[in-house]
Amino acid sequence: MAAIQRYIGVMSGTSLDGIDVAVAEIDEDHFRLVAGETYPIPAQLRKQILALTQPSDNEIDRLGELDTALGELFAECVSTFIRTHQLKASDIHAIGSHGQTIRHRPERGFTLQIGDPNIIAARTNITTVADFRRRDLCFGGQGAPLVPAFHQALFTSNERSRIILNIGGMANITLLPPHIDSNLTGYDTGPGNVLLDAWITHSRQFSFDSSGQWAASGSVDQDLLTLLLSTEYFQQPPPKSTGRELFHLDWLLERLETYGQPVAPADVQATLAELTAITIAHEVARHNLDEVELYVCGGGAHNTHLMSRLEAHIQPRLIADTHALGLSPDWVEAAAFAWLAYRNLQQLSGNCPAVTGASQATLLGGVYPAFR
Ligand SMILES: Nc1ncnc2c1ncn2[C@@H]1O[C@H](COP(=O)(O)OP(=O)(O)OP(=O)(O)O)[C@@H](O)[C@H]1O
Ligand SMILES: CC(=O)N[C@H]1[C@@H]2OC[C@@H](O2)[C@@H](O)[C@@H]1O[C@H](C)C(=O)O
Repeated sequence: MAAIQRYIGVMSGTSLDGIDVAVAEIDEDHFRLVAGETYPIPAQLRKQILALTQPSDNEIDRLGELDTALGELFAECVSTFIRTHQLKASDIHAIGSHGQTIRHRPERGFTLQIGDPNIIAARTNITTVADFRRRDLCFGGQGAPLVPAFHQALFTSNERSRIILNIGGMANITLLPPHIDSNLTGYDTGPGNVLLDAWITHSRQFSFDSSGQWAASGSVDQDLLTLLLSTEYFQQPPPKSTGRELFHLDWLLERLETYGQPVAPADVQATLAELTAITIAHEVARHNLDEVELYVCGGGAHNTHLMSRLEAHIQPRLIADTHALGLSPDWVEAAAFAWLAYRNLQQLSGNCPAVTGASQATLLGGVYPAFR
C-alpha cells in the first residue's frame, strides 16, 4: 500500500475574494485536512482578472501578462504557506493548482484557467498539477463542476441521501445517494454570491454583504424576482455549468432597466439573496429525495440571511455546514484540488461523467515536475 503523502491544493474561485491554500494527507482510503490559509489578491490584479472575464480589447497581451503574474502570486502563496506551517518543499508530494477561471465557454468547447504552473513548479520546486478542466472537455464534458467526485469520495453516507451545496461565486450541488457506487448527480445551480457581491460593491463600495445583513434589511420584490428567474439557464436541464460570462453586474443592471420601476437598493439585495436561495431550492426539489441531509460549504455558508432563506425554502432532514462532516466549509474546494492532484499522480480518473456529461472518465490535469 502506498504511504500517506501530503498534497497542497490552491484555489482562486469566481468570487475573487482571496486565494485559498490547503494541505492534506492523502492515500487510497484516507483524507485528512491538515491546515488552510487564505491570501489576499492585490487590488490591481483583481481588477485585471475581472476585466478579462468579459470580452475586451488587447486580450492576448493582457492574458499573457496576467498568466505570469498569477503564477508568481500562487507560488508566493504556497511558499508563505509552507513557511508558516514549518514544512519543507520535500514534505509535499505535489500541488494541485486550479488556476483562475477567466472564461468558461463549454458550449464553444473551451474553458480557461490561468496562473502559469511552470512558474509554480519552478519557484516552489514542488511538482504541480494544473489545467484540470480541459481533458473533460475533450470528451464532450462541461469541465465543471469537478468537486462532486471529491464530495462523493469523502461525504457519501451508507444510510441516507446527502446533498453537498457549495455557495461560492457560483453555486453548485452534488446529490449523493446512499452507497458510494450509486449514481451521482451534480451541476451549477446558478449564481451563489456573485450578484450579491456585485450589487453591494456597486451601491455601497463593500466587497460583500457581511452575514447578509443588508439583504435582511430589505424586502423581496416578487416581480423583479420573477423577471430574474425567467433567465434561460435556470430552465436548462443538467449537465450544466456557468460563470461570470453570464452572471455579472451588467446582467443585473440590464434587468433592472427592463424592469423599469424603481427598486430600493436594499430590496434589490434582498431579491438577489432570494434568487440564490430559490434557484438552489428548485434544484433540490427536482430530485425529490426522501430524508435528505443538506451540507453547505463555500463562503455563502457564512451568510446567515442566505442560510435562513434556504431553510425557509428547503425542508431537508438536516441542514448544516460541512464542519458536521469533518471538513470546514472554507477549505472544501482547495482540499478538492489537493485530492485531484493525488488522483492524477496515481493515474486515477478525476472527472465524473454523470456530472459533467463527458463520454468517459478520464485523468484530469497536466503535470509540471519539480527538479530536485
Ligand atoms: N461572513 C460572510 N458573510 C456573508 N458572505 C460571506 C461571508 N464570508 C464569505 N462570504 C461570501 O462568500 C464569498 C466567497 O466564497 P468562496 O470563497 O466560496 O468563493 P469562490 O471560491 O471564489 O467561489 P467559486 O466556488 O464560485 O469558485 C465572498 O465573496 C462573500 O460573498
Ligand atoms: C469554470 C469554473 O471555474 N467553475 C467553477 C465555478 O465556481 C463554482 C462553480 O462555478 C463550479 O462549477 C466551479 O468550481 C468548482 C471548484 C468545481 O469545479 O466543482
